Amino acid sequence: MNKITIIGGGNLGKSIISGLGNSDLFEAKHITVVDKSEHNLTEVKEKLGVSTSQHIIEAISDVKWVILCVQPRQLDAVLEEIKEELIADQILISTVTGTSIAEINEVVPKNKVIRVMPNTGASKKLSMTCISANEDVKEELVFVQKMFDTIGKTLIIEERLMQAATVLGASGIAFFLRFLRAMIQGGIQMGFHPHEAQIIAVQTAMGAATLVAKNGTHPEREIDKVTTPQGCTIEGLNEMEHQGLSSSVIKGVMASYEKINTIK
Ligand SMILES: NC(=O)C1=CN([C@@H]2O[C@H](COP(=O)(O)OP(=O)(O)OC[C@H]3O[C@@H](n4cnc5c(N)ncnc54)[C@H](OP(=O)(O)O)[C@@H]3O)[C@@H](O)[C@H]2O)C=CC1
Ligand SMILES: O=C(O)[C@@H]1CCC=N1
Repeated sequence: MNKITIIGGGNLGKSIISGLGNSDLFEAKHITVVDKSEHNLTEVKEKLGVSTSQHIIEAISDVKWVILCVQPRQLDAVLEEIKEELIADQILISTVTGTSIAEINEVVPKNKVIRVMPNTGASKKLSMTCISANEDVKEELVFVQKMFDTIGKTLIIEERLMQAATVLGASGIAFFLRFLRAMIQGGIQMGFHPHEAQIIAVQTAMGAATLVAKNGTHPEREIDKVTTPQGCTIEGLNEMEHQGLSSSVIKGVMASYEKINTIK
């Protein structure tokens, strides 16, 4: 029987569960969420009908898959708690930022570990999930990819790129949303009510991303289709570049990447 336990029902855990709970890979009753917070557990139980527990050992006792979804500083305590209880054919799936497969295997050497880096788009089945595993984890990798395919798009990557994947794909949600907020603020300054500016900016962002996704074109090709010579678009774009838009985004991405290498 395919059962899964998620340790940590916080921001990301909830997003994954709400996606997985609606997939046909697991029945809701075979998904268990463990969290310290009663409030988080009540929320996932009521909204998604999954099982919940505050006891890690009890919750992992007869499951094949265990997703680790706690903050990096909380991981050591969780691994220490479960290490004697895990049996060898249980598979650990870690979403934890900055901790390598080898570091997890130092504590739990018998278990196969797969690293995944989803994002909060998972709750709307729009996650981008990068996945990596060691060479000897083939069959399980296929299933885990299938699992995350149910909540968005997946890409198998080398583990050395996991930190970059975290910045681009997971933190990326926040980066795009900050740009979206700025567009909304511009819309309000031009005269729209905030909710109107939000409708326009959100739909436009979805249109822009979908053009690139469906046409397979480079963003600049789609930009060329919008920029009328001597028109208002190129005027706005050039001013944004004079103010350092591309440069500040790339610098922000690199600052995030430098920080991630210090997280533990
Ligand atoms: N949020 C995101 O968009 C993304 C996050 N990640 C990574 O995923 C992981 C989870 O992030 P996120 O969901 O944001 O973090 P949260 O803090 O929102 O969630 C973690 C949850 O785990 C609970 N928890 C911690 N220790 C235990 C324990 N021993 N037993 C039971 N429950 C426990 C926490 O409870 P309490 O608060 O009481 O400690 C909290 O509710 C992190 O490693 C993060 O770096 C990766 C990609 C995207
Ligand atoms: O901010 C963080 O450190 C985590 C990793 C990616 C999203 N949240």
